Amino acid sequence: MITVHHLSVAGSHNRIVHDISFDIKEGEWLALVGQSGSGKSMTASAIGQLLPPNLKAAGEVAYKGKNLLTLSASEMRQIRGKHVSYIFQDYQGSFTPFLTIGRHFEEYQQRHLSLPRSERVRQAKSALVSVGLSEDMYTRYPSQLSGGQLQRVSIAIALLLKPDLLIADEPTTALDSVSSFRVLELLSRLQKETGCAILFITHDLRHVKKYADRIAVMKDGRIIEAGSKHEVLNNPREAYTELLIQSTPAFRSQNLLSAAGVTP
Ligand SMILES: Nc1ncnc2c1ncn2[C@@H]1O[C@H](COP(=O)(O)OP(=O)(O)OP(=O)(O)O)[C@@H](O)[C@H]1O
Repeated sequence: MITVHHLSVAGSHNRIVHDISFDIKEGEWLALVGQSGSGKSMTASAIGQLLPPNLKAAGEVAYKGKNLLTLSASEMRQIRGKHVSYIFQDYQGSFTPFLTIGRHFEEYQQRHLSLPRSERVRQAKSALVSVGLSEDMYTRYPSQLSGGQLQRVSIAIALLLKPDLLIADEPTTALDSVSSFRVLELLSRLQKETGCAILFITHDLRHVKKYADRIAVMKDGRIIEAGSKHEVLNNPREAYTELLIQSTPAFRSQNLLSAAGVTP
């Protein structure tokens, strides 16, 4: 559905992403994992032309016969939000404090849809309900919602137009464990309902194990290993992947148990 081909990201003095290739199939959940600084976020940002201005992407991001990297800013705005959507770790930064939640929906709706106002309000309220929030959040301000609630609103907005791909860049890192669990369960349910693919960027292999279909492992700006979740987690080829697995406490104990012949 989206094919990333020989993607590189560089600044004037440094290369951050080195000639990586991968694809994201329709409706699949692909996890991009790797240590902090390995280039996951810059890869995700490059797909939607959201890189910081001092960085440039080269290569190809093929989607529906187009290379997203070569689209003009206005062409890309039509794709972003409608076909490819983002949610970020910094959900606070995605909201403007003096605009109500309803106004945030409006911005999306006015850019991509031509619906009468009453229909826009109805659609937004029903999206709020679909992520487990009440309709009256529509008139609230971001500061009146908790972190978990705001991230749910981000998801509702990101999925409003039923994109083909949702890029979720560490969406639960800033949330407590109960809110993280709810947000991921919600994403998993909405993925099944809408059929969208998810590019999921995370440090947390426990989440990968539970939700992802495939995994790509990044190290120093390169994808060093990729495969199905079971291949990569059960039989890692690379020592670095093994290290990532061993540094996840829940996995370490499980691996020790299975090494001892104990099946959970
Ligand atoms: N605007 C920028 N200019 C130059 N270098 C940058 C810029 N933004 C990020 N970098 C560098 O690019 C590298 C990759 O960063 P990136 O945010 O993609 O890593 P990451 O794997 O997503 O890490 P994390 O898991 O901590 O978010 C880092 O070394 C970072 O310092």
